[in-house]
Amino acid sequence: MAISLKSTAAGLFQLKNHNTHSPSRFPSFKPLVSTKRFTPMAALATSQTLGISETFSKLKNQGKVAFIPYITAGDPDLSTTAEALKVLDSCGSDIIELGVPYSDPLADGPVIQAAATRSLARGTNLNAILSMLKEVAPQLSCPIALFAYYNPILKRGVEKFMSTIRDVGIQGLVVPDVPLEETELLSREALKNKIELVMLTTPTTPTDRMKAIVEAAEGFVYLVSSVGVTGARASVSDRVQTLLAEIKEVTTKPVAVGFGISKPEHVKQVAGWGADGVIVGSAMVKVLGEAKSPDEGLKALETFTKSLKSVLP
Ligand SMILES: O=P(O)(O)OC[C@@H](O)[C@@H](O)c1c[nH]c2ccccc12
Repeated sequence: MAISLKSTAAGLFQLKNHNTHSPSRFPSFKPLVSTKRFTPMAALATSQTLGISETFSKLKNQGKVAFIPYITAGDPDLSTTAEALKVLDSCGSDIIELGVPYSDPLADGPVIQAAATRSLARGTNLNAILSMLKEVAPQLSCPIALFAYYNPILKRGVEKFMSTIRDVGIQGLVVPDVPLEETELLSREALKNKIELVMLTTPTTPTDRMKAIVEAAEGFVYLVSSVGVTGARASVSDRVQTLLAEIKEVTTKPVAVGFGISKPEHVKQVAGWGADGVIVGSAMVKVLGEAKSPDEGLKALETFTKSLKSVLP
């Protein structure tokens, strides 16, 4: 699908070269039989899981900042993703962003692209991800925001997509490449199914457009910290502090910052600037996906998550 980049809600994602994948096999999800050590403290029913905005309200009342990790589904395989969700949950993640791998990920940097490539090469598809979630989401205490590009959603049909993700226990949705002008249908169907549709704004989004994005956002406003694609950066631009203040002038909705955050120092800094949530993607994906084995990846993910979470109030 050709996307007018100028008109995306974020408005700045750059096209890159990418490989297209045609998975030759579509295995269905098989739960891991081995590790039971990451079972969350309480296996809560989905009905008890708070929504995304409710989660932010609860944290705000406690003077806390949300920790929001992102991982790519199916990397290195879906059984490991299931375990990773449990690890992230039991280490105190407040919301988990789960990415649906896509062959044309225009906003993703090399680390997440490579994860999507590995995942697709193994034959991960949306149905397998959803059946994994149907089993795992009820065992988590934190809500899940699904992260999907628009094309696979359109392919399935927006209505059907929303009701299906709701049925498996997903609370939120992030679609990075949908133009604000085209979110009406998505928003309507999301609302019908009690899915909170997160919107993105970036450092180059004009103020009027930022206001419209903030107005339309549900769950939280995703402030993209820097221009370009996802991926760890040496430091977080201090413009984020000004951008946060600008957004907070026009809304009381929670604002979470993502892009380039990979170290405890970054997390602490962004929280100190007044963000309601901090999103870490590529660094998580790297720790999990580039380990020698799934088990080592899960262990490393646990240690890394704890180190990031520990610096937050
Ligand atoms: O990877 P980073 O730099 O930590 O950024 C978060 C990010 O990965 C996640 O939210 C994300 C994954 N793919 C995206 C595409 C667009 C915007 C955001 C994202």
